[in-house]
Amino acid sequence: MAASIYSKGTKVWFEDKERGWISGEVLSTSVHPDESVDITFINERQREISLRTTLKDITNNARNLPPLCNAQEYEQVDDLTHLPHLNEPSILQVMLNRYSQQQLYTYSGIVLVAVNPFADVPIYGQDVIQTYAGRNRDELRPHLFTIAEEAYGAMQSDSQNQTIIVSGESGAGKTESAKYIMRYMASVKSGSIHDTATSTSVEHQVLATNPILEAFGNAKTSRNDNSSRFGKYIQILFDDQSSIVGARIRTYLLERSRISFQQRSERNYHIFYQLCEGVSSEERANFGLDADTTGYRYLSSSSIKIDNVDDATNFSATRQALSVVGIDEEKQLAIFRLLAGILHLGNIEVTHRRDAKDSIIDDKNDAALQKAMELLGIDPVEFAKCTTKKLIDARGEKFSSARTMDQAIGVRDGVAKFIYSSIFDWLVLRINESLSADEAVQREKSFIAVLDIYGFEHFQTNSFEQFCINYANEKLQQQFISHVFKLEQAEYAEEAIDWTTIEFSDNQPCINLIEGKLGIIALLDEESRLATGTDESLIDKLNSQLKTPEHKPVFKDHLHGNEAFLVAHYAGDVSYNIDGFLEKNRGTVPDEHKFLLTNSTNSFLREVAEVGFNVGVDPHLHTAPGSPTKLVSPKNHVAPGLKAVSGRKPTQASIFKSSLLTLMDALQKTEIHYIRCIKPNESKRPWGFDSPLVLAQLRACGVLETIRITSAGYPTRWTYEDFAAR
Ligand SMILES: Nc1ncnc2c1ncn2[C@@H]1O[C@H](COP(=O)(O)OP(=O)(O)OP(=O)(O)O)[C@@H](O)[C@H]1O
Repeated sequence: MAASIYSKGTKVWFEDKERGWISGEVLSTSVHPDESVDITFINERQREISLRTTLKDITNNARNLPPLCNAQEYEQVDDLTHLPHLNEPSILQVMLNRYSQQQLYTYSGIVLVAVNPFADVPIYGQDVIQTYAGRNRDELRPHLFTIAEEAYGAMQSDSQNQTIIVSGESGAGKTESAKYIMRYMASVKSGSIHDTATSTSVEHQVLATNPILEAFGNAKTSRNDNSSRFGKYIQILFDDQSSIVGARIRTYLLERSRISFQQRSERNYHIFYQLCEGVSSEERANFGLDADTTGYRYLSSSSIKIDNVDDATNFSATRQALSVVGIDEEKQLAIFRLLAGILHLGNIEVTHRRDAKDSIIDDKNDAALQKAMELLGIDPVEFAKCTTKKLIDARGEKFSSARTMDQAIGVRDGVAKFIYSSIFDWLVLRINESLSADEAVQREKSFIAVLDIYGFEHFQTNSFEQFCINYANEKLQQQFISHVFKLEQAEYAEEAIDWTTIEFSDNQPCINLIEGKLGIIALLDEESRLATGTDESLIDKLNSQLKTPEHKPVFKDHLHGNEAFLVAHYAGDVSYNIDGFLEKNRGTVPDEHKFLLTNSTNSFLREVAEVGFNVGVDPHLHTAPGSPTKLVSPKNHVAPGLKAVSGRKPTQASIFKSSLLTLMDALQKTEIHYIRCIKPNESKRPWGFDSPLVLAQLRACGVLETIRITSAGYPTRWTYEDFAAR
């Protein structure tokens, strides 16, 4: 009986370096009296392969046997879990077949897998939205709108809050998908959305958040011309008639390092280029701005233009969107003034004395210093002094010591990063004030949220940002797997099947390593708070305290000496270069600069700086999504998860950890839908499908793990009808 599984003519799969998998077929099978079995195959490349196995291994579907192909009728199934033989190559084949028929979407049980076409596809218009409205999953082809409709329907029928988690690697299509879902929500009820720039309908305001966040939070990277450099959780608020009444936004970890440095072929945040290209001549003169961005140190990367993107036109769109969410022209000018100030700040020349390492800034003749400080409302002499000299308070006695040139440059850039990220936080706060004002909150009955969060990242060099991103992915993966597992358990329980033997990879050890009491974040924070702390002392600390039997499977340093540490994540091992960890984690400015910013004559800078200094301290900047957001006095409040130690500045990692814990908590209270975006090729080629790349992403985003769990219970899933027919 078992041998018949591999009888002559049976189609199978073989691993292939180039294409991931190729097909093959059984040529002959002979069963021996000792229950050993010899099977000969021929693969697609006409190579014969012989294999000796046993009847027992065949019965147990052992790993050394080539996976079985599915019959032809399954080659384009809508749902991968309907495949009789649930294995990697069959899944990949279905994805490829569907994609080549321009079918971007496929279910994998509860997950919608979305493959980026890198081409315009006419499947998101108003007509398509109306086709999907009110219909359920079985009636139409898989689509983003099926998931949006499921969430909308569930919110209406169960009165429960919903979350759609959109994940995937950079350039996979998360932000585009999130935008289509938001458009769906905005127009499914009204039948249309008003596209006029002046419309102030709530739906229009909600959609206007996209161009704003993209202008200030997106940049061209080597992987994506419009890459979101932050994570976001947007709740669309509905009243008891299921009409939109507002929105609430949470953002996570804006990448700050980009302000002062970009890799070749990458850019700074879009808004800087929009500003330089798009301002009026009067504003240009006021801000001392040059249209030629190559003159700014912070913008002088090699790639200034993005194909098919007009920065000046986008600047008008950004301004309009700001007006739509209630940020008036005066405030807009105040924002642009600070942005121009940042650009001039970057051009301040820091040199050093010929005979010593002490840094110098020419506080009389440096034109960039004068202009930057004029725009920021700070005394240039004071700024130069505080930047080149450090004030030391030793037991009440104050004296100053010179900073080296590199240290002074670090402080200058730190101030620029701080101001920029504070503007970003201020914008989010103001958008929330306007879109989740008291009236909206009073009418709010439930919400549908979209979580557009960075996928797992593993580059040649990985730093603090990748560490935080991968930590977030560990948490989301854990949530996802336990969700899938619970659903499976429920199904088995219903059919009275024993599920206790099903195993799944539990990533709790990795999470403990990162966020545990004496884990990486705790040690990183401890070192960041020491005046003497350096990246070197941090890695020594990690190595001496984390090399314990408990962490051994997930914390590995051996190959990387004192430059990096290695974490075994669920999606693969990642080595993190320690360089810059402490500076990025501290993420604030020296006390002297804090004083200058909070005493600036530019009242808007003071307002923005207050927001920046209170992130992670003011609970209203990090409350649970679901509670109203207000700009209130910070005083003595500490966000959940942050230690209430007076005088301690919350670090970037602890702010991130706290906001992540709050997010996980909020997710738990909602019904969750999953969309996994896949980037099918690295070169953004329309309709290009690189199988090994897709396979790696299906693995990293948990789709294959889910299928493994699913098939551990029922290795094949035939309906009675199909089984009887066969
Ligand atoms: N559904 C789609 N139809 C057509 N093109 C798409 C679609 N989704 C994504 N794209 C293309 O892929 C590009 C990258 O998509 P997107 O910015 O949404 O990726 P992302 O996953 O959000 O990346 P990042 O993490 O870097 O922000 C888009 O600018 C667009 O050109």
